[in-house]
Amino acid sequence: MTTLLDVDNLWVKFPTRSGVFDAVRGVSFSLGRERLGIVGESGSGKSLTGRAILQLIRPPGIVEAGHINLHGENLLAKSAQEIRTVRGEKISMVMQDPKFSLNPVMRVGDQIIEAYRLHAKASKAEAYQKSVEMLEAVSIRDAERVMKAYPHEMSGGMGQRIMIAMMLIPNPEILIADEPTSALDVSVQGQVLSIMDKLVKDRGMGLIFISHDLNLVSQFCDRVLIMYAGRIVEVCQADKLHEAKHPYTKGLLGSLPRFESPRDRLQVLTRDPAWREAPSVEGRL
Ligand SMILES: Nc1ncnc2c1ncn2[C@@H]1O[C@H](COP(=O)(O)OP(=O)(O)OP(=O)(O)O)[C@@H](O)[C@H]1O
Repeated sequence: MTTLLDVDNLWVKFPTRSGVFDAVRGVSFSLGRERLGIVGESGSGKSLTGRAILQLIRPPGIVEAGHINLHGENLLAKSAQEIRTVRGEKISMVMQDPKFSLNPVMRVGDQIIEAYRLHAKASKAEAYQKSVEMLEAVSIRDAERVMKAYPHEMSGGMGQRIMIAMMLIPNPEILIADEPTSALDVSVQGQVLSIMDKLVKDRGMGLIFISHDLNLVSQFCDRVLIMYAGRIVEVCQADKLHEAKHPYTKGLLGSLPRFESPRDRLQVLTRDPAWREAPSVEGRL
């Protein structure tokens, strides 16, 4: 499989009064034209890993890595201006809650048109037409009405689909989706996932899907990186997640509630201090 992105020995550090806190500690992985899940409990470093790729870590946070190569070009060697272009054209990111990403006082259509015209020279009429097509591509049926609406008039699922539409305007090769469906109810979650799935297949995109939901990731992704305390503890084929070997992954799986075989008590997730110290596992293809 072609490697789109290669992350080598990534660290994210935060200086604090009591010393430097290493939130991500030397992770290495690559991404092809696949759906790569990153799972782990809260605080394991999933989001920071995604944000660091796009240099979205705010100071005083520090990002260090051997390289973060996109098609063999090191993103860490690029200027701020060049990184903005990468963010706009090559790698897009969708966050958990679309409400914080859309401008509340601007009509949805005007925001999409503005995003489109930032990337392509187009008249307003052309940009309008393209924007309607983008909304239709993410299964929004009454696109013309949605173009006139304000973000507060949208449901969560609709807002998330609009965000995905905006992120896809430049036709990125990589989409980083950070808990993109956790604010949505289950049926809308399914719709958003199937849209992303189609995009990966039709456009040959690479998707990094960050989630704390192991069941969802095992069904939706191709490969999974399991993170604990800023490191990768295990890498699995998603459909083989139930055969995971690391006690942390087993513990995460064991602590999930199950409808088909309900238990009186859920397994408590115990953590061995030795796991923190074990070197990060490589998540390369
Ligand atoms: N700006 C910051 N300053 C200091 N520590 C931070 C900062 N941002 C994140 N952290 C810490 O880094 C660790 C990893 O954070 P991260 O957001 O990547 O976790 P996560 O695995 O995505 O968890 P969640 O599922 O809760 O979002 C956490 O312990 C968090 O408290």
